[in-house]
Amino acid sequence: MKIYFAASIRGGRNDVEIYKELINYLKNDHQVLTEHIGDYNLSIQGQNQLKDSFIRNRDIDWLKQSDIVIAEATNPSLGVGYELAMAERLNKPVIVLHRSNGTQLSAMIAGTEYFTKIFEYQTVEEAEKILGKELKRS
Ligand SMILES: O=c1[nH]c(=O)n([C@H]2C[C@H](O)[C@@H](COP(=O)(O)O)O2)cc1CO
Repeated sequence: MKIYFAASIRGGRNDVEIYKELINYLKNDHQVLTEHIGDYNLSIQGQNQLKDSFIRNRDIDWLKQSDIVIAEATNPSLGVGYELAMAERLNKPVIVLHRSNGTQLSAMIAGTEYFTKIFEYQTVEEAEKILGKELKRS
């Protein structure tokens, strides 16, 4: 499957290690279109060698091509929120992962009926198990 993995960039890179592990896990059986999100060298400035309009249009094209959108939404990010709304508009299947470690998921995501697959997790292993199970189903 083609997966659009969404996670924070300019919203903060504290969880980059988790993004990288999840992307590597997904890559075992699937194609991840947005591998750069797990790149340690990608800073909070994002891909600032590219124009913002290029990034936005490229990502929307990838989102359209994808079979499913998987968002790690613990670290709040405007971009991820936008991508999730776009996934809803395009009727894409969506999985939202959120670590239950203090932050609270935005009501605009948790309170949207379209997002039926929101999972709280604590460890990366737990998140991988959730993804493994869910991706077998879709
Ligand atoms: O450089 C970038 N490259 C890129 O692909 N994005 C996309 C993918 C991410 O899922 C999302 C992150 O948004 P934000 O930067 O607002 O945290 O936006 C965002 C940026 C920078 O905003």
